[in-house]
Amino acid sequence: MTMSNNIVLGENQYGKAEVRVVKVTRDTDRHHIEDLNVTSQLRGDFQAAHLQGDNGHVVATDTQKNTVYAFAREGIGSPESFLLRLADHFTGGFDWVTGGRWEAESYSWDRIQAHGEGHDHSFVRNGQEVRTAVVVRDGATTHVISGLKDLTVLKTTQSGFVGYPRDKYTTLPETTDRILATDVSARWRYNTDLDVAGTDFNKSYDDIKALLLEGFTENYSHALQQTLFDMGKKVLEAHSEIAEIKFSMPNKHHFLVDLSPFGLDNPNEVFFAADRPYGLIEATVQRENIAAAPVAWSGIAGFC
Ligand SMILES: O=c1[nH]c(=O)c2[nH]c(=O)[nH]c2[nH]1
Repeated sequence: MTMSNNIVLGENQYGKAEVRVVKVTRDTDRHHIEDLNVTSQLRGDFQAAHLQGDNGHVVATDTQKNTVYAFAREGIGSPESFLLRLADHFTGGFDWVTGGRWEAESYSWDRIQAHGEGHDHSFVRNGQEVRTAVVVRDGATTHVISGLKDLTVLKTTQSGFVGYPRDKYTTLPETTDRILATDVSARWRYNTDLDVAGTDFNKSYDDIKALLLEGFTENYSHALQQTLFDMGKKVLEAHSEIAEIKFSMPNKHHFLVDLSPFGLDNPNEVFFAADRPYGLIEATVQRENIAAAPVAWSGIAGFC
């Protein structure tokens, strides 16, 4: 093989990262709040900017940021629908923008309970999990991937780990009753022929989060791997509009403390919660024979 010395521009994208936008809807005294961190990146013909310093095609990152704020004036709705609006705007408005990647984290706020009811305009951050969304447009194809991260769950029994191979480095005792704890990170990809206008992404999100939590509780866990699969299977069984779901889940080990030096027994009651190292269990649960969508997943770190 001969190596060419011709240097050319490879894949590229650019935009504004982490635009923090908070939208308050105040049509009535009972306010609503939406809180997002949005990243917009454009793809297309940006050759001249990179090679000749000609910015004629470069929709400024500052303009992209302003567009996020301007679109928020009309309401956000759901992170996914907001990102899809941005995708339509940039690919529709500029001929040479043939695609891009729009990503958001969304933070949820609960009404503060005051005097027995949810306050009209005072909120407390719900720290349970962060909602995530990604829209990737590539010519005529649009991918939507929704997800969540840092959903911390734990069960105090109905989990064990036995039957693994033992070699000279194996010290872990088998157990049929341990704590199982993890921070769930999951991303689910919608079918590419999704009826976007007819999809209620907020409802879908609430339902999938509930299924993930239910899936965690339901069966005896022989390993976090099995529980992961149970959780993903539940989501795919209930949501035909989803092609696959990827997980990344740390196994947050809880070690039984030896209380015998103090003359005490420890019938699975006192644990040392280690923060590291942790097992890291990752897998995709998918419909059989689906076409892989590497374009959709590229840029999403920390999953396999
Ligand atoms: O659920 C588990 N899966 C593993 O792969 C593993 N490995 C280990 O040491 N403990 C556990 N637990």
